Amino acid sequence: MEEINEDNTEEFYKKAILYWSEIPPTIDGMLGGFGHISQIDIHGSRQFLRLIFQLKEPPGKSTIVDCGAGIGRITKHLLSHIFQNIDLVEQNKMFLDQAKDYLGPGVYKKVGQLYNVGLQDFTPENDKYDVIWCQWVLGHLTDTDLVKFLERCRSGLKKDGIIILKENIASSKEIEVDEKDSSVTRPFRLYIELFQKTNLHCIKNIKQNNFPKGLYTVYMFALRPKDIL
Ligand SMILES: C[S@@+](CC[C@H](N)C(=O)[O-])C[C@H]1O[C@@H](n2cnc3c(N)ncnc32)[C@H](O)[C@@H]1O
Repeated sequence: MEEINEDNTEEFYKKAILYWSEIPPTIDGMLGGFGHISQIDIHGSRQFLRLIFQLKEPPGKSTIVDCGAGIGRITKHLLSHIFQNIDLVEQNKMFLDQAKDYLGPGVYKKVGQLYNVGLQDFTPENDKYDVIWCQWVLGHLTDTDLVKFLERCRSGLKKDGIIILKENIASSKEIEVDEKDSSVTRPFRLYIELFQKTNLHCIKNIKQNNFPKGLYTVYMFALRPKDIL
């Protein structure tokens, strides 16, 4: 199985910063030229969130953080319609700067903190978030950093809070390494194994439907602290 060489994480993160620094702050830029799938993606996420709000102890709708937010595509088209306050975490300053224009005043007034930092270095404030949303960014973390990040997120959740991940899944059982953007695509099983290393339970996972053929399979996962189950 190909792996990230965890002795060389500095290089892994540096290369990703360099890659994203050359990408335009547009929807197409965020989605690697597949801007046209944005609506289908948002629709699938909305349906997933509906299921989450039907849980016996659903999360609140006050405060969410959009991790690896880019210019705020998900915030604009999904999260701002549901949540009152939205924080953004994004390592590329140019994308965060663009978010203000892209979101427009109506949505931007719901934006609270802008954290210009990589997720490997991001620690949410304790008990702050109803939902922590991470999409198409976790392939940029090493396995070790992903586990640590999830553990920190756990402390950042309010009571009944939930972490939602939406990520590409490798078609085989192998990790696929993309040297160009310095990311990995993990197989489904590896995600489950990494969740097991945390104090979180995966309470739901659903495959995104209706993406065009030829793209990676995408899964949404909902994680909840073990002690509130
Ligand atoms: C494929 S884009 C997805 C953007 C957004 N989540 C969306 O779905 O529209 C990946 C984003 O993750 C950001 N990113 C890459 N590595 C990161 C890291 N280590 N920490 C935080 N953000 C990162 C990139 O700058 C880029 O904005």
